[in-house]
Amino acid sequence: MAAHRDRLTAAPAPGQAPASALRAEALVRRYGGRTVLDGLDLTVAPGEFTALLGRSGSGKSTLLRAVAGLDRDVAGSGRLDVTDRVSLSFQDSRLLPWARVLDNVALGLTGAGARRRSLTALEEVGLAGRERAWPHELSGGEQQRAALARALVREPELLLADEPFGALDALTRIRMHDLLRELYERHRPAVLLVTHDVDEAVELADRVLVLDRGRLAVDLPIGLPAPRARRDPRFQEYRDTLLAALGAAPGHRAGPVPTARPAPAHRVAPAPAPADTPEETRR
Ligand SMILES: Nc1ncnc2c1ncn2[C@@H]1O[C@H](COP(=O)(O)OP(=O)(O)OP(=O)(O)O)[C@@H](O)[C@H]1O
Repeated sequence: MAAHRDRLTAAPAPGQAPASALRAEALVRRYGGRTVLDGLDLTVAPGEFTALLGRSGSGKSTLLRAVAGLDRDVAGSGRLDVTDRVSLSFQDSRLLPWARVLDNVALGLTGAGARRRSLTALEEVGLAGRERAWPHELSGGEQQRAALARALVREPELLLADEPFGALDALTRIRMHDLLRELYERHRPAVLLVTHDVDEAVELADRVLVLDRGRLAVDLPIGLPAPRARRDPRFQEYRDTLLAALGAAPGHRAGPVPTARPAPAHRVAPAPAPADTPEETRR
């Protein structure tokens, strides 16, 4: 049975903001005999910046695809309420190779102001003057900037990002972190960012989740003011807590997770044997 899927914008009374940008209840996704999402519950408030960590294969992209409406086979008696205005961003920028940068950003937009808004979005991401370039003429970082412009010009209430900086070099990545946070502060969409990078999650998000065995195992609010310095001992504490929850810090057994949130999502998975440690979380 497909999960009941609803649109939050239909729910609140006129003039009232929705209570959440995303609300998932008891989501189940099975591939063959394997259960990837196992009765997962998740709520993301409007304007909340949330990062989602989890071992490789834990179901992060599966969850994102379900939220984006790209997977109709999420099953169970679950419920999935998502705001109408959702934008997506991926590791590969997915710009159309045969369309110039401006046309990529404006694709599907209608109305008299579409071109002007797209130009403004390109300016915002630092690509003023590159609107007539072809995607292949942009660097990887520039392509991600264009993808961000394309996402933001739609004024999303929920931005879903699946490892958007995963393919970038370290310096470009740092710049993109700054840009994303700056754009977030300006536009305030809710964000669900899937990443393998614990530092990226702690640096950018106000709340970090860890997906484990089909459910949220950790729900950790990050109580640090921006900008966040990675050498700040409190930053390192958050990082260590999350690494322990991911089982990536041998000898670093997870203690109580510093969180103010109520159950159900506060279980911390036991650390596995080092041989089981996912490569991408060992930094
Ligand atoms: N279309 C599919 N058919 C069968 N199995 C699938 C399909 N898509 C995903 N899976 C399986 O579901 C599990 C979760 O995959 P998913 O891509 O959501 O993980 P992930 O946490 O995003 O992984 P990674 O961090 O490596 O990107 C994996 O075991 C994967 O093999």
